[in-house]
Amino acid sequence: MPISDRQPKYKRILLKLSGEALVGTEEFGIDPKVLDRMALEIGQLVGIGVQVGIVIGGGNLFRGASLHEAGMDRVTGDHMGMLATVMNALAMRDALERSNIKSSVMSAIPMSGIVEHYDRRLAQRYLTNGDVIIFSAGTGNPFFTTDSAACLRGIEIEADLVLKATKVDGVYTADPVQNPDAIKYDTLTYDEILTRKLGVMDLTAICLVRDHLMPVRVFDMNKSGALLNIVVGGNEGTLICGVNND
Ligand SMILES: Nc1ncnc2c1ncn2[C@@H]1O[C@H](COP(=O)(O)OP(=O)(O)OP(=O)(O)O)[C@@H](O)[C@H]1O
Ligand SMILES: O=c1ccn([C@@H]2O[C@H](COP(=O)(O)O)[C@@H](O)[C@H]2O)c(=O)[nH]1
Repeated sequence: MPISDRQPKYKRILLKLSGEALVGTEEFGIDPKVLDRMALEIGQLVGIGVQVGIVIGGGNLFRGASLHEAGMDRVTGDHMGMLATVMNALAMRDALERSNIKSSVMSAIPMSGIVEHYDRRLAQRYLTNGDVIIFSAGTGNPFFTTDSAACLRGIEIEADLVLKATKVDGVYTADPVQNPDAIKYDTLTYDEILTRKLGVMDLTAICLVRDHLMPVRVFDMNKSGALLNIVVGGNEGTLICGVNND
């Protein structure tokens, strides 16, 4: 049976897209080809009845910590980082709409006239109607990341799974970009991530999902078909959850 005819395992998901991965083959900013491919893959999920919330990072444009290292006030840098995620969200909505996928952007920071202010109950209603919701501006607070925002929104909207789409194909014993000999895990518990100090997601995000027993799957956003495969129950990347039976 083709995957697209299979029943989804998850009814509602929160997809975290790495900002840095949006650069694709460009030198800076956003590669429209990456957005179009993501829109196509998200459309496949919507097509089989999955409700999709999205959080996009801003690492392709600005990160507060990097701006601070270059001399800027940290909070100002974080505000710039959060605004960067709104720009990415607008670009993602544009790609979704060009693919005829109904979508809205909500921002944790009020931005009247550009996007809607984040409202959980409204977001739940949109999701139930089958609209894709892009949650932008992170948590709205400095000193956080969009990984924490993704876990927070995932818990708030009562998603069945948080999916972290990134440039690596799972969680490794060490950063695989720096350590080619690192070994990939199939499953990890929240506590294993914390005690082994595995850097794929920030610790605030891991503590949040641990406290709410929200499963997280880390996978390669450049692997075509991986997203759909996960949603129908396939085994891609690394699953982070409360129990490790490996
Ligand atoms: N143990 C590890 N296993 C896997 N990846 C790791 C590990 N430690 C560090 N990393 C790095 O974590 C990165 C996660 O990247 P990602 O681009 O998703 O970051 P982000 O900060 O969440 O998003 P953004 O790009 O929007 O800032 C991977 O690219 C990988 O290089
Ligand atoms: O809740 C949040 C989320 C993000 N930020 C700032 O935005 C940038 C971009 O987010 P990434 O997760 O790194 O992609 C981040 O570096 C922070 O500076 C924030 O302040 N609060």
